[in-house]
Amino acid sequence: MADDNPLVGVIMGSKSDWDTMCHAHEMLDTFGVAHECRVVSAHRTPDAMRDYANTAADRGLEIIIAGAGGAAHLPGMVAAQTLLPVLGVPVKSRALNGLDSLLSIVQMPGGVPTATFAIGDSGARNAALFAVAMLAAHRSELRESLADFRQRQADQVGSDRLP
Ligand SMILES: Nc1c(C(=O)O)ncn1[C@@H]1O[C@H](COP(=O)(O)O)[C@@H](O)[C@H]1O
Repeated sequence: MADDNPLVGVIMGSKSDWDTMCHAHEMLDTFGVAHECRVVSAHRTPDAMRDYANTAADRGLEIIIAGAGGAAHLPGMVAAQTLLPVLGVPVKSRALNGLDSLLSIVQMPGGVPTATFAIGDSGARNAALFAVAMLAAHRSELRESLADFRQRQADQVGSDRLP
């Protein structure tokens, strides 16, 4: 699952994160943003993670979305090794419902930020939307797509009727 010349890297600590991270992938697809999806783990594949972070910018990536659960060190460790913005998605863990994931990502030491999104599927979707917004700052066609998306969303809310 890789577009030519991806702008966004969607990485996750385990294949088991895909049910959550597929929502970032689908949202990026909706906007036609070229991206790649990979499993990379700070804990289980530290060398591959370092290579990924070190080469990401040279390969043309502009943003990394990193999802992980539990002791979710992946977003922060990637952020420590690249100048690209890293958007962290806390994946819901079985033991602590993702609170562990959230706190692992959000409490970065000063000087090495990761953006942190909500736990689970909506966090993955919003991370992708945030990536689209960042890319749209310099791409007028994406800005128009984002404006259309927001309008459709507003129309939907406006037409919702309570039972
Ligand atoms: N948090 C991390 C990292 C990491 O931060 O590098 N690597 C794997 N994991 C997480 O372990 C959880 C369980 O993984 P398994 O389902 O493979 O046992 C996943 O949510 C994954 O993100």
